[in-house]
Amino acid sequence: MIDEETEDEDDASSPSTNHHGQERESASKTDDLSPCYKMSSSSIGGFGLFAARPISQGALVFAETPLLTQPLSPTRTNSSILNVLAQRTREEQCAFFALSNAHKTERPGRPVLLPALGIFETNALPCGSTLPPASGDTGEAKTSGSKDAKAGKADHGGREGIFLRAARLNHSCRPNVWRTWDVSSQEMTFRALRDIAQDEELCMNYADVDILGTREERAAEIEKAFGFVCACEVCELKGKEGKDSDRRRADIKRLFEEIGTCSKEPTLGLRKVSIAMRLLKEEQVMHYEASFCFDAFQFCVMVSDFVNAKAWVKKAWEASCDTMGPESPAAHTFKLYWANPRAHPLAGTLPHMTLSGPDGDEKAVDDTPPRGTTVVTRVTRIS
Ligand SMILES: C[S@@+](CC[C@H](N)C(=O)[O-])C[C@H]1O[C@@H](n2cnc3c(N)ncnc32)[C@H](O)[C@@H]1O
Repeated sequence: MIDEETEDEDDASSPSTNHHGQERESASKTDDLSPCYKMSSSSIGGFGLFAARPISQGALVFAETPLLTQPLSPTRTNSSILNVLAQRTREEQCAFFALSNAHKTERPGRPVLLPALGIFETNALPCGSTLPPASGDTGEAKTSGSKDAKAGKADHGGREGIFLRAARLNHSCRPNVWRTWDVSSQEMTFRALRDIAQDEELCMNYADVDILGTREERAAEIEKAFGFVCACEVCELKGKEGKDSDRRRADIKRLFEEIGTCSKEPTLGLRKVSIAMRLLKEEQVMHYEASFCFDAFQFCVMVSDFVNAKAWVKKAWEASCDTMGPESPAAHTFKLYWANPRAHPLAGTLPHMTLSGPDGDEKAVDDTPPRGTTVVTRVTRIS
C-alpha cells in the first residue's frame, strides 16, 4: 500500500499515447468482432484453446465474467453449486456439465466427488489476483527473493469461479497467456505473454504452480494439486533439452533469492539481474521480467542513478502492461516511479554511482512516461 501526494491530477481516463495502452484498446475491439481463439482437441489433454490468428505480446486475448462463483473450499458443496446453476440458462447449464472433471475416478488422496462439485474443483479459478512475482503489489522496497515472489503471489479475494471459455485452457509450465482478475469490471482478463503464432495452443499457469521448479518438482506439485501428469511442452522435453531447462529454472530461482540479499551491493545485484534476464528469455518465462526489472530499478535509485533507474522501471511498466494490463495497480505504480524515480523510499540511500540500463549501456535515454501520468512528490509506505 502506498500513500501518494500528487502535484497533477491523474488523467487515467485519457487514452494513453503509448503502444501498450493502444494495444489493449484495439485487442478488445478485435476480440468483440472476431475472437482470436478457437477451441479444438489438444495434444496436451482433451480440448484446448488455440490462436485463431497471430496474437501480439500484451494483447487482450479475451475477458470473461464468471458463470458462477463459490466461496473457497470446504464451504462449497455439490448442492451450493447446483443452487446457483439452477438460476442459469439451460445452455449455460449444459456448457457447465460438458466441462472436464478430474474427480470422476478415485486416486490416492483424491476421493470421487459428485459431478457438479467435481467439475467445479477441476475448472475453478480464483477471483482475485494472481500476481506475477513481486510486480503486482506496489513493489515498495520488496525484492524478488520472497516466497510470494517466487510462486506468483495469489490474492484469491475469498471466491473462486467458473469461466466457461477459460475452463478450456490447458496448463503449461511455459505459459503464453497470463490471467488477471480485474476488480473494477469483475472480469478475468487473459493477455498474451509473448507473440503467439496462429494455431499455437493458448496455455496458462494453473494457480500457484511454482514453474521455476525442476520437472520432477513440478510434476509432484501438479499431480498433488490437480491430479494430472503434466504433458506441456517443457515437461515433455527429453534428454539434454530437459536438463538444460531444469538448470535454467534452478538458476533463475537461485538468482531471485541472491538478488534479495544484494541491497548493499548494487553492482553485483544488477549483474545478477542481467544474467536472470538472459535466462528468462532463453527459457521463455518472461512473466518474471517485471520483477527483475523492478529490482534493477531499486539498485539504481539507491545509488541515485536516476537515468538508468527510469530505463529499468519503464521496462517493468511495459512488462506489467503485457501481463496484467495498463490499468493494473502494478502498471500504475511503475509509471509513477518512471515519472519520478526520486520518490522511491530507497532513493539515495547508498553513495552515488552510475550503473547500467536494461540494454547494458551506461547511458540510457532519459525519456518521460506517456500522457496521463501523475507526478508523485512523496510516496510513503503505510504498512
Ligand atoms: C481446466 S481443464 C482444461 C481443459 C480440458 N483439457 C478440457 O478438455 O476441457 C483441466 C484438465 O485438462 C487436462 N490438462 C490441463 N493441462 C494439462 C497438462 N499440462 N497436461 C496434461 N493434462 C492437462 C487435465 O485433465 C485437467 O484436469
